[in-house]
Amino acid sequence: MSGPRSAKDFFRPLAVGAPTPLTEIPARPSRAIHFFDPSNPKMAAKIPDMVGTVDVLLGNLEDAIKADNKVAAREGLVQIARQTEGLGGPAAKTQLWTRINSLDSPWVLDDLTTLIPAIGDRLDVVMVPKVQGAEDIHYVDRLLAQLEAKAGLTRPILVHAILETARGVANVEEICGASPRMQGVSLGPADLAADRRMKTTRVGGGHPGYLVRGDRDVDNPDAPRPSYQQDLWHYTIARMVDACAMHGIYPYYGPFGDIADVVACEDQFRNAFLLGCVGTWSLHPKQIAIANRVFSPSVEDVAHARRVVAAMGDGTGAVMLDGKMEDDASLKQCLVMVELAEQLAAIDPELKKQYDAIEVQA
Ligand SMILES: CC(C)(COP(=O)(O)OP(=O)(O)OC[C@H]1O[C@@H](n2cnc3c(N)ncnc32)[C@H](O)[C@@H]1OP(=O)(O)O)[C@@H](O)C(=O)NCCC(=O)NCCSC(=O)C[C@](C)(O)C(=O)O
Ligand SMILES: [Mg+2]
Repeated sequence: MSGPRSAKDFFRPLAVGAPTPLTEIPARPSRAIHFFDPSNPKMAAKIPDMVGTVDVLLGNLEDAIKADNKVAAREGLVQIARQTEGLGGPAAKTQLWTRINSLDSPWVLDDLTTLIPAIGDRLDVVMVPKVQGAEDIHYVDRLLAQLEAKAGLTRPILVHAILETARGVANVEEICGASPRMQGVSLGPADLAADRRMKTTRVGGGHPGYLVRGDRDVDNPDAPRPSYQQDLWHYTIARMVDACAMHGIYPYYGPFGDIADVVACEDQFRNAFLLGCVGTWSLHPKQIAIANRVFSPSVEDVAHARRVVAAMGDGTGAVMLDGKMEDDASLKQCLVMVELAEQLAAIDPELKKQYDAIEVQA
């Protein structure tokens, strides 16, 4: 519990008649959060066919939407949410999220006061950019409660913060615990790089200059020396993962701007997956398949995890499998994999077929 509310009030609605906050954030699959510009007719036309092929469709209202198109994007999102079957709401396979404009912009109030009455029953998560501290979440929290009460909504809309300022990173733990609405956090590497005065101009991903070099050979000073590129985002992602895990919410990577470089995109996504993230963003249709592949445990990993679960019986003690020690703690690691596979199999028939075909070896 953090923020100005006392423990006993933390799970009380912030407006009379607003839905009761959830005590646990549902683990809905969200491997790819696919961004689209609702004011772009070509993109909007593609949305109905994308439903069911991607876990989350996000109507973006903030950066990447031209100032002249802010109203058209907001209105376009309302139309899409109303007209698209199977998009958004608790039973939908594809969730509907939006990214509202930043809290210091002239557009954000109209974003919320338009979207919640019009499509609040379909909107699953509101992504808030450039969150600096718990006070930003408290502002959105109260406003959402007032709008939900006025609209007669029965299910609370969840909130997702983007980590894209140095102050936001410094406050990430209090941001994650600022409201029972907090669903998760994503990395915003472009704004964050600018705010920190990092010297990369890329939208996410590595940089060839950020490396570790192999030792100098004193006997052969001119010999070529290997170098290994490092992950510029490792510290921030790891910190975000800890803050989210501590508060029972979900961490996500974010954008990978080099759309043409599908190899490095997959590597960056996989680093985030291995560190604990549950998903990432997709900016272009071709990044969806990459995200779905990376954020679904491999058949080999699930097979191994199930084998450990079977071998561990009541879950205590230690056993040897293929020369490796397995015990209570490694069983927990395997249960993370098995539970994720079950959640994904429930919504992805192709994955279910692959996971069901696994035969657990003794
Ligand atoms: C990169 C762009 C300009 C290339 O767009 P393009 O049209 O040049 O690409 P294309 O390869 O020619 O597109 C092929 C087809 O796919 C369509 N298409 C293309 N993209 C999408 C899409 N997302 N959803 C649905 N459809 C899409 C496109 O309209 C076209 O349709 P067509 O075949 O009928 O001509 C375009 O993909 C795009 O605008 N993507 C979204 C960008 C975005 O949302 N950026 C903001 C998030 S990142 C960010 O904000 C940073 C952060 C976190 O804040 C921080 O780090 O600080
Ligand atoms: Mg940004």
